Order: sequence, then C-alpha cells, then structure tokens
Amino acid sequence: MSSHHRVIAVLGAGNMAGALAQRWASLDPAPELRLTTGSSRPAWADGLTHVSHVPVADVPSANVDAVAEADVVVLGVKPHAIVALAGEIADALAPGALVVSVAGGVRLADLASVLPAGAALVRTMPNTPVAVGRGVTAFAVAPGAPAGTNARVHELFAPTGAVEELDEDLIDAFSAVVGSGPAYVYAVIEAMREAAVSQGLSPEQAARMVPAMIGGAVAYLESTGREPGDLRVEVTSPGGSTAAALGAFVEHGLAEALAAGVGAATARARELGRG
Ligand SMILES: NC(=O)C1=CN([C@@H]2O[C@H](COP(=O)(O)OP(=O)(O)OC[C@H]3O[C@@H](n4cnc5c(N)ncnc54)[C@H](OP(=O)(O)O)[C@@H]3O)[C@@H](O)[C@H]2O)C=CC1
Ligand SMILES: O=C(O)[C@@H]1CCC=N1
Repeated sequence: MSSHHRVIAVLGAGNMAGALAQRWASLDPAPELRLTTGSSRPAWADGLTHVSHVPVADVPSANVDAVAEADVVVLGVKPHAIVALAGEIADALAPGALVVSVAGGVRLADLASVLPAGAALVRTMPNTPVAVGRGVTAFAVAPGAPAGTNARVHELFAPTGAVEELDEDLIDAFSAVVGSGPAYVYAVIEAMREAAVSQGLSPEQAARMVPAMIGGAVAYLESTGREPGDLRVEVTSPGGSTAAALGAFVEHGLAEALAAGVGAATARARELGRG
C-alpha cells in the first residue's frame, strides 16, 4: 500500500467495514486504522497497536475525531444512517481524502450533496470474504471526483481481492448477486449439511466434507477455465445418481428460487436507497 493510504478511518466498523479493516490491518506495512462504532467493540482489533477504536456512545465526537488528517474515510454504517454520517464528518475531512461508502442502495448523488464539492467520493459494494483477501468488490466514482480517484480505489482494494469499476445503475444488481452472495453460499452449505445428516452422515463428517467439496468444485472450475455446464455433465452419468438429484432440483424449482432471490435482493437494495 502506498503512502497515499497511511491513515484509514473506518466509521461504523461492523460486519462489512470491519471485514475490510481486518484485511488492511493485516498488511505489512499496515496503515494506521481508526475505527468507530455505536457502542460495540470489534474484538479482532484487541492488541493491535496500529488499530484504535472509539465508540460514539463514549465519545460523541469519535467520527469527526477519526477523520482528522485521514487519507481514506470508510462510511460503514447502515444505509438509513449514512447520509447523516457523511454530513457529520464533511467539514472535518482532510483535503483530497478518499471517501468510501459501502452502503447498499444509497446513491452517490445523495452522499455528494452533503460532502464538499469535488470530494473524492466512491460508492463500493464489497462482500465479507474481503477479510481474507478473497472478496469481490464493485465500485462507482462520483461524477465530480478528481482524476485519479479510480486508481486510488484499485490500490486500496487490491489486497482485499478482486475489484472492478461498474456503472452505478448496476451496483444494486451486483449487490444482489455478489454482495449478498456469500450468505446464499452459506445457506446452501447449511442445507447440504442437514441433507447429509438426514442420509446418515454425522454432523461432524458433514461439516468437514461439504465445504471441502464446494471449495474443490470451484477450484476445478477456475483452474480448468471450463464451463460449469460442461463440468456438471462430466459428473452426471446418464441414468445415474447425480441425474436423479438434478431432476429433483428441476422439479423443486432450484433455478427459479435463485432467480427470485436475486430479484428480491435487487428490489430491496433500491428500496433501501430511497430511504
Ligand atoms: N454485511 C455485508 O455482507 C454487507 C454490508 N454492506 C453494507 O454495509 C453497511 C453496514 O452493514 P453491516 O456491516 O452488515 O452492519 P453492522 O451493524 O454490522 O455495522 C454497522 C456498524 O455501524 C456502527 N454504528 C452505528 N451508529 C454509528 C455511528 N453513529 N457512528 C459510528 N458507527 C456507528 C455499528 O455499531 P453498533 O453495532 O455498536 O451500533 C456497527 O459497528 C450497510 O450499509 C450495508 O448495506 C455492504 C456489503 C455487504
Ligand atoms: O443485506 C444487505 O442489505 C447488505 C447488502 C449486501 C449484503 N448485505
């Protein structure tokens, strides 16, 4: 990480922004990280000398204090609270500070309206695997942001996994697939574990085997570059046991269920953005 990002303030270091902060805290050299929360304590930061934490319940000016001379300011609170938070810290921002929203649904124009004109503002949609450097993040840069803002975002997010610029109008759809996606995968893992146990495997065996199977399937897909449909056919002997399972998936509407879920998430993100 270059000298551009020496001090990172993470305001609202909860599940998502805290996952980003954990990744940045693990870098060598690590930036100085200043975390704020409402009242909760991010236990992962205990004992890390380059990470400070102040809850606003203890120090009402914690957000404004954390922003002073910060190179990057991450706004990590819930969508309904983010515009007020941006307004709260607007006057305290260092000139040129990169302001990063992670809020679902909330549009750049709404954030820009409370920040200094020409602020280096970006809207991002990360996912929680950023904590281990395997996230997938999309971002859109505010129209009035300085040239070079895009490169700063790439540099900041490079250690967290994949990152790509996306038209702001597509970020809600990206959120519904990739931002929320880890939850879908964990729901599948939970259901597969239950199914395994109902067929007689022990809970411990299922807990070990199911994630290893999913990791292996994804690694095989990625390392061969083959199409998932092709790899599916490779497993599915005509008239065999996999075909029986895939037939049951069609009968029970697996593809329709996934499409309905992604549609519902996109619609809900748009609603959240409207407040
Ligand atoms: N979870 C995810 O996978 C993803 C979430 N997002 C977005 O991230 C944002 C946060 O979601 P998530 O991390 O899940 O929620 P969390 O509740 O875990 O995080 C919100 C954080 O904000 C803190 N907070 C509340 N009020 C203030 C305040 N006035 N000043 C400073 N901090 C405050 C909370 O502290 P306390 O708990 O003590 O009140 C908490 O640490 C949302 O906008 C969401 O859309 C985006 C992508 C993925
Ligand atoms: O559930 C949410 O609203 C957020 C956005 C994407 C993932 N979590």
